[in-house]
Amino acid sequence: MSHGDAGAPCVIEAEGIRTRLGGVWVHDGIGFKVRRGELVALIGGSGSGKTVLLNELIGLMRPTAGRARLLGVDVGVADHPTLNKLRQRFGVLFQDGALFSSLTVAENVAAPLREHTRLPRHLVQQLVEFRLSLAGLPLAALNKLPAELSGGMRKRAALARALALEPEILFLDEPTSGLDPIAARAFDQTVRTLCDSFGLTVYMNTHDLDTLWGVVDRVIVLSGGKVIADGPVAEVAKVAEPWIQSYFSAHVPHRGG
Ligand SMILES: Nc1ncnc2c1ncn2[C@@H]1O[C@H](COP(=O)(O)OP(=O)(O)OP(=O)(O)O)[C@@H](O)[C@H]1O
Repeated sequence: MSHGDAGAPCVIEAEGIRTRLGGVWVHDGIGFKVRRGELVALIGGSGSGKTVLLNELIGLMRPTAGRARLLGVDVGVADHPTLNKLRQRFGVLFQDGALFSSLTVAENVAAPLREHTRLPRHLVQQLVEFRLSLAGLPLAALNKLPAELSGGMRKRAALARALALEPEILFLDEPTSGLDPIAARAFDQTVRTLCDSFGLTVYMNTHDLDTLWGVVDRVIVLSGGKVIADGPVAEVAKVAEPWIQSYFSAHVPHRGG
């Protein structure tokens, strides 16, 4: 497993992020950096603000204070054309997959290519097939509607779409939730392979301890609106903090994890 190159440039930077929602401070000064090629997981209890933070990092929400910088761009102050260009450099797999239900898998994966490139039809088709294979889906899924796929296959179709424009960063919001353990581990391995093969940077929100022990380089723990631990999983699991201890005691790592 790669553990990120200490000399690699930072591609995600959160700096002093504070977020007030519904009269409550969800984030109270969050800071961290993610280097190119790292596979990083953000963990924290339900409602700790993981999804809100992801939305802030990709420019869908604005923090009340502080800065989110993505590939060197301050997403909070960037203008529309800059954000549009930036959006072509990262892919997102939202919690529910968010595929277009009336489009086939092929049409879903092709959508970003049609929107952002002028590639001829036959090249789009080839790229769609390649992305589908990278995401671990059989080509037989190409002409199926999302509703005709299993949950695991839908996640992979959404992954293929997130990979459509060959992103530098992939954001995943709880990618293995709702998958059976075998499908979840296979999905983890697909993501790890993408990191190792293409130097893709992956930032994921997760509750899945097997993902942490199995494929992640670094874990960031969010609690009480702050980062309370940040490091390799074996080190974070030893941090003497009540939430961390109860979280990790729920799980015995599998061999080799
Ligand atoms: N648009 C919004 N307006 C007001 N409050 C919000 C909004 N979006 C999120 N919140 C609140 O912010 C807090 C953090 O929510 P968030 O969805 O980021 O948590 P999470 O860590 O991703 O949780 P989970 O693990 O359950 O997905 C919650 O208390 C939520 O109710």
